[in-house]
Amino acid sequence: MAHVLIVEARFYDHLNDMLLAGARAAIEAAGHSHETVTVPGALEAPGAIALAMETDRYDAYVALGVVIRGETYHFEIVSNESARGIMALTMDGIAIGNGILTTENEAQAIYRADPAQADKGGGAAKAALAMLDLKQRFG
Ligand SMILES: Nc1c(NC[C@H](O)[C@H](O)[C@H](O)CO)[nH]c(=O)[nH]c1=O
Ligand SMILES: CC(=O)[C@@H](O)COP(=O)(O)O
Repeated sequence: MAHVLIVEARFYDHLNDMLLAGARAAIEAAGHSHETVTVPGALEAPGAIALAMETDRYDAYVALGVVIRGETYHFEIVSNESARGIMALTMDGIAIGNGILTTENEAQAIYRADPAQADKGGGAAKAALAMLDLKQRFG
C-alpha cells in the first residue's frame, strides 16, 4: 500500500472540493492511503512537495488547484511556473500527478474538476500512482 500526499492549492474553494473528492476517491479505490496539505495558491504547490519529500513519508504526490485567466500576465506566470516546478520534481524521479487546471473561465474549470464529468483530480491521482508503479518497476 502506498501513502500519497495531496497538495491542494486552495484558491477557489468550490472547485478544489471537487478536485479533492475525485483524487481521494481514486486513491482509495486503488487501495492506498492519503493525506492532504493545503497551500495558498498554485505557485506554492511545487515548494510544498519539495518540503514534503524531505520527510520520506510519502510514496507519491498529487498537486491540485485551479488557475483561471484574469486580466493580466499573472495567469501565464502562475500556470507556467507551477507546471515547471512540478515537472522539475518529476524529472528528479518523484511520482507526481499534476491536477492543476489552467482554464479560460469558471465553466471550463467546473467541467474538469467535477468527478462526475472530466474528473481531473481523479486523473491526476491515477497518474501519480502510475508513475509510482513505473518507479518501483525501474527502481
Ligand atoms: N491567480 C491564481 C493564483 N495566484 C496566487 C499564486 O499562486 C500565489 O499563491 C501568490 O502569488 C503568492 O505567492 N493561484 C491559484 O492557485 N490560482 C489562481 O487563479
Ligand atoms: C491567475 C490569474 O490570472 C488571476 O487570478 C489574476 O487576475 P488578474 O490578472 O486580473 O490580476
